[in-house]
Amino acid sequence: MTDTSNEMIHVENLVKSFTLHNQGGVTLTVLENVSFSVERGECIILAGPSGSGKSTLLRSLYANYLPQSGKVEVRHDDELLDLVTAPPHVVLDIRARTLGYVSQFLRVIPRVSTLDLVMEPLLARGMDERGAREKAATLLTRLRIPESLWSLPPATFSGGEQQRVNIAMTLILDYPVLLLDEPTASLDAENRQTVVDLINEAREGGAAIVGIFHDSQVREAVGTRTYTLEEARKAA
Ligand SMILES: Nc1ncnc2c1ncn2[C@@H]1O[C@H](COP(=O)(O)OP(=O)(O)OP(=O)(O)O)[C@@H](O)[C@H]1O
Repeated sequence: MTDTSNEMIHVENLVKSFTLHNQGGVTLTVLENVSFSVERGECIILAGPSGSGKSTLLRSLYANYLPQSGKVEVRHDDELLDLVTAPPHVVLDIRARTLGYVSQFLRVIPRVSTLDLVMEPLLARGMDERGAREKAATLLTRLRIPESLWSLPPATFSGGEQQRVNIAMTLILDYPVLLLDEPTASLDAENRQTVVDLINEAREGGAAIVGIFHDSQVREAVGTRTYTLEEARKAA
């Protein structure tokens, strides 16, 4: 039976700790019993003091970190799949088709041009070259990346330009679930507003979004709900 629920992310009793091997094997529990759900059309702001585990939680939602216990379920092909227990090929398929992640810093293949980087996800989904080029050009223009830079790899770009290329590489696809780690941190007011608009358009289009935003104006402009992480750090 197909589940028609709007729940896109279901996190249950998540526990994540780090063992510090160079500190005598001390174990630091950063996330404890974290539980929440995100529905289509919601943008959840992760809040909490510095060090409370916001980035750790976001990385766990992308399966970059393996939690000690708990569930991180994501709706993929209309079925909630648990990223904690999913085999690697399933995690990669969920990332390719369902789960978009904008990290704080751009990580790209060297020597590939900016336009090719932004077109690539569309080509991988079978879009024709011309359509992909047009769509990538439209998004890069909207994000104010000058056309003179499109043929260059972004390695030498400014911090704000790299951040905008990073955003374009993810928002070029309509991911059903988006994870955003401070996507506006290096941006000026005008570009920040453009990114706010893009996030709101994705949400209005039905995406379920979880994000960390240190700028309170951005939080107010994109957030529909806040999930606050308590300081759960315990050393054992
Ligand atoms: N890879 C790691 N190895 C060991 N400890 C880690 C690791 N990643 C995070 N931590 C620990 O987890 C704590 C929470 O870090 P995290 O980056 O998730 O916090 P945050 O809430 O995102 O902080 P900020 O708002 O300052 O970015 C850190 O203080 C750190 O001690």
